[in-house]
Amino acid sequence: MPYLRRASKAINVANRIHRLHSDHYYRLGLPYSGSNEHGFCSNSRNSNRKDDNNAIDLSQYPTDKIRNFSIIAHVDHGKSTLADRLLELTGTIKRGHGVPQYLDKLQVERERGITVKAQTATMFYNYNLKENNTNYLLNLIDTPGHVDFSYEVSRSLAACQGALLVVDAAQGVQAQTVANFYLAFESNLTIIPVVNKIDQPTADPERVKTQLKSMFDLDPSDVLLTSAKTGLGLEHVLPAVIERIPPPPGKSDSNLRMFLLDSYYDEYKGVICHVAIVDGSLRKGDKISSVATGQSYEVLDVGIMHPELRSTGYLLTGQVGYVVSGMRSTKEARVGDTLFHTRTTVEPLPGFKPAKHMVFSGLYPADGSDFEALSHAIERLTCNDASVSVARESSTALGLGFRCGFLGLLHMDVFHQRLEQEHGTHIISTVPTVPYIFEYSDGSKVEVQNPGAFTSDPKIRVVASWEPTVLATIIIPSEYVGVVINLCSERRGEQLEYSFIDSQRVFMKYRLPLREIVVDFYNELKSITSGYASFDYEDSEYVASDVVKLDILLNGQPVDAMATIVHKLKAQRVGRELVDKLKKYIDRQMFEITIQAAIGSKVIARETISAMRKNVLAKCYGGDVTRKKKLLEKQKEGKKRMKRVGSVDIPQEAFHAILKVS
Ligand SMILES: Nc1nc2c(ncn2[C@@H]2O[C@H](COP(=O)(O)OP(=O)(O)OP(=O)(O)O)[C@@H](O)[C@H]2O)c(=O)[nH]1
Repeated sequence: MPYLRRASKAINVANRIHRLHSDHYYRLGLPYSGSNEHGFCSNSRNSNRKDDNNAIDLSQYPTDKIRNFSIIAHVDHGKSTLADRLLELTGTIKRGHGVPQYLDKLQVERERGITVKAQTATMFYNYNLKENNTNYLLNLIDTPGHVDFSYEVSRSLAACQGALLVVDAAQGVQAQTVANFYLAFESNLTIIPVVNKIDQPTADPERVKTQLKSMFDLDPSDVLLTSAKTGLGLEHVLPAVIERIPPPPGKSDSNLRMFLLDSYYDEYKGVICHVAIVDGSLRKGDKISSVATGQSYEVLDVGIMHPELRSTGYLLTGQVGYVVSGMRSTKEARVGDTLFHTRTTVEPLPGFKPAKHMVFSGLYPADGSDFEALSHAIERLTCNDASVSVARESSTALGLGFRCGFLGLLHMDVFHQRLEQEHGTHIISTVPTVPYIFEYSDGSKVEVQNPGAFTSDPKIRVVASWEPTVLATIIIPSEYVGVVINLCSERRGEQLEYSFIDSQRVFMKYRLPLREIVVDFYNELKSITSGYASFDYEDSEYVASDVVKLDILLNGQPVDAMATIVHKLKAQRVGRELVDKLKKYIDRQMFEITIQAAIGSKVIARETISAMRKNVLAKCYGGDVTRKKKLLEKQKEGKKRMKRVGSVDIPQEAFHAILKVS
């Protein structure tokens, strides 16, 4: 039984939920006074909605009046839309504020329609519990759905006692639903299942309830049915949060222990840290120290995200908010760190598992002279995305740059986009690679994150090599089983599990080499299943593998930034593809150019580009000097973006084009 292990875990979680809440759940009537035109209830007694001019009095929220919860789900199942509705329902943002997915603040999130950063918002909510009108402080954390950002999810969960597990009523349980359920479950959170998008014509909430029961043993009667779009069923969400999720467990009379959840850089305030007060309390002017760095700071500002920064002057046990303390760089704001009052002694909090970097790639300034600007931009951006690893490196083709480790290809793409959009830098990135382990004939064993670092000493041979693998979860409609099995075996996958979730959907578990999934696997999976497949993975062990370094040579000279490491069986095909792509992107120059792919001294693919002079003025008849000048200027600008290897100019696009060769 493939789900046996999961099911027994799930039974425990269900029992825990039941034990905690059986005495409360559904005993209460609806606390709302009526429905608005959108169909969801407005709470006229929500009197604690804060007027912008009023100071917020956090002292009326001891821990039993606080609930910290996350919204987790598969991509696009409606987390951010649900978060919007809850912010509106509590008066935290205005209804019809005109900014859908309010908490997706980054330009890259808005353009791609995905969440990449977890965002916290504090809401105030008046609830009639046991005939008792009580004000509650609720901290909501909206999390990303894509597998590359599950590190964000696990960090967010550290500040929560519960999670809304949102599932699309038509699509049902998907791969990241499974992954996120286990993240929440392993963090001992109370899970509230929410079947969302019930307004869709193809919605089948009963089928989804059955899936939740069979996969996670979540009781169908615990499932909330909502439409974040129309507002249907939303009136049950916050009451369930209050009733079922326990308050934060911290001690208000203990020394301050504060968890550093996240940070970002603000031009005016410096580093802003998002924190959870685990024990004790924090006030403006307090002196605090970091367990990780030993450095001390004075608290210059402290407050909540409501949903924008709102200074309160203090934070109390169980509350989540922000702190400005004069930290200047990422090196000081270490995510997962414990902060405490200087001159007190505390037991450090357990911290986070370090992020596991799956993909490495070199980042170089498109114009070599911009190295300092790129260095500055990376430093600022890693302050907001601590999961990227950065080390200096240099390339003969590209000059000085950085080798960066990412959690996946989308993460890498998003990082590039943010560097350009938020910091105005233009970059060239090298072919992404995964970390291999090589044993050489001189007895040394090294992890190679950069094909350029592969030994070039002809006296030293590789005697063994290992590559990283992942355990992949794939959920698909049963009619696509054949094509997906073909794809996985073509990608050197090994099937570990195969079972039916219900009569129409199949769950498969594969061990796949990481190299095979980082480049374009997900796109191909989506395309062969007409978009119906969902996919998630977790890192697994290294396995012995016959891999080789594939060099690209231009006029006989290796381009270190284009080298890659591939499985021997695939070397021929990858070599051919790289050579063909480069031929397309490298312009003819005044001499012939040979492009070769080679393993050691053996050339496995070759193309030539014949000589030609490119005359940008060719079509410029007549004597319009300004137009000629403009064209020549443009050509000069284009040349800046070129990289020269030996005598060959390589346009930036050529580097981009070969990123996606698998
Ligand atoms: N019909 C319908 N559409 C919905 C509902 N909730 C959300 N959507 C739509 O579904 C799409 C995805 O919604 P998001 O809220 O961005 O989903 P998400 O889970 O936050 O997505 P990621 O952050 O990328 O993981 C958007 O086009 C929403 O308008 C709903 O209840 N009904």
